Amino acid sequence: MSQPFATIAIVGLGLIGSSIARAVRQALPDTRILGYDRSGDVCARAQALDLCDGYHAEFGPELAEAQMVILCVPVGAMAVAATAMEPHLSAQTIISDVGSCKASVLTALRSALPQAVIVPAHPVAGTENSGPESGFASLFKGRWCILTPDDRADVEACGKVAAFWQALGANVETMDAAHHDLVLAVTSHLPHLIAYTIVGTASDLEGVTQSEVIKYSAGGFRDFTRIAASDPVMWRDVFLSNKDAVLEMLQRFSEDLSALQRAIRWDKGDELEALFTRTRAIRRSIIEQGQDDAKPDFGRTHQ
Ligand SMILES: NC(=O)c1ccc[n+]([C@@H]2O[C@H](COP(=O)([O-])OP(=O)(O)OC[C@H]3O[C@@H](n4cnc5c(N)ncnc54)[C@H](O)[C@@H]3O)[C@@H](O)[C@H]2O)c1
Ligand SMILES: O=C(O)C(=O)C[C@]1(C(=O)O)C=C[C@@H](O)C=C1
Repeated sequence: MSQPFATIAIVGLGLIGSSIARAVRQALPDTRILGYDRSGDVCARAQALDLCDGYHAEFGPELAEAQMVILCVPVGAMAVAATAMEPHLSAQTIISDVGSCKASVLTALRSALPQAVIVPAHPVAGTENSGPESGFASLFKGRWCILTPDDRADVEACGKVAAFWQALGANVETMDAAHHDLVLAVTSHLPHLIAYTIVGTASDLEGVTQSEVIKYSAGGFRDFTRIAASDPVMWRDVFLSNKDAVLEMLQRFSEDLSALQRAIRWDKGDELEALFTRTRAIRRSIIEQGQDDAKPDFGRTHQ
């Protein structure tokens, strides 16, 4: 595999940044990796794992050696990180990111770096864990990576970023940022909101103890607890950054939930069965397409 970039910089060495570093080491071993994290502790932990070729808690002149910088920080921290690195960037450096929402991040990056070549990306792959220890090299294999360049984006730069993600095993798709945010609001953001809600509701129940919730959390509820363990800062930022699309999807969800409530109240078994039959078919077509990696796997081991 030819390497799209001789040197890259990864800013934020948590789950996604460290997974990129590991995947680059495996798939593009000649690529030099400059690692950045504002936390000295995270830099030290990343160094102990030998993830990068250099570790920095602050940006310096070495950043200009990177042909691509990938911002792997929470979406609410993208502007701060971009502003801090601005004085050290080369004009040719491609700026990319992995943020879970795209429109707000693009606005933040364009305003912090008005002259930069920007190619936003979102690898639709992750787990409920955070930090450099939780990353793994195979995270992106067979998963989608969505690029959301605007009409100012450089075609050659988009091709290089696509080639980079393909080298890490991802399938690349290009989409408008606003459309991305609408799709992900229903496929990723709303499910997280529902999981956070249901686990909170169960733990607040009077007459049911916390230990009973844990002890009898079989099947469905247990699946929700994995998602509800996802990083609080990352998800706070996702909901605040993709507010409009999430509120739109939440409105539709509430209406559908009310319809189900009514069907249960008035014993409309046929309505319940029709919906459940439709949703079962969706799950089965996901499995048929070989995308059944959404299953919870509590003892998951990664390489
Ligand atoms: N976790 C997932 O499942 C997942 C999947 C796809 C995309 N994403 C996106 O990836 C990004 C990172 O998520 P993660 O799960 O790797 O988070 P993480 O918490 O594991 O890592 C984030 C790292 O960024 C560092 N950081 C924060 N602000 C910084 C700054 N201003 N400068 C430098 N470093 C800074 C933190 O110290 C931390 O080490 C987020 O934008 C998220 O939306 C996450
Ligand atoms: O599998 C999980 O734990 C995830 O939440 C991963 C997941 C998703 O919702 O699919 C979460 C946020 C990302 O932006 C991309 C992937």
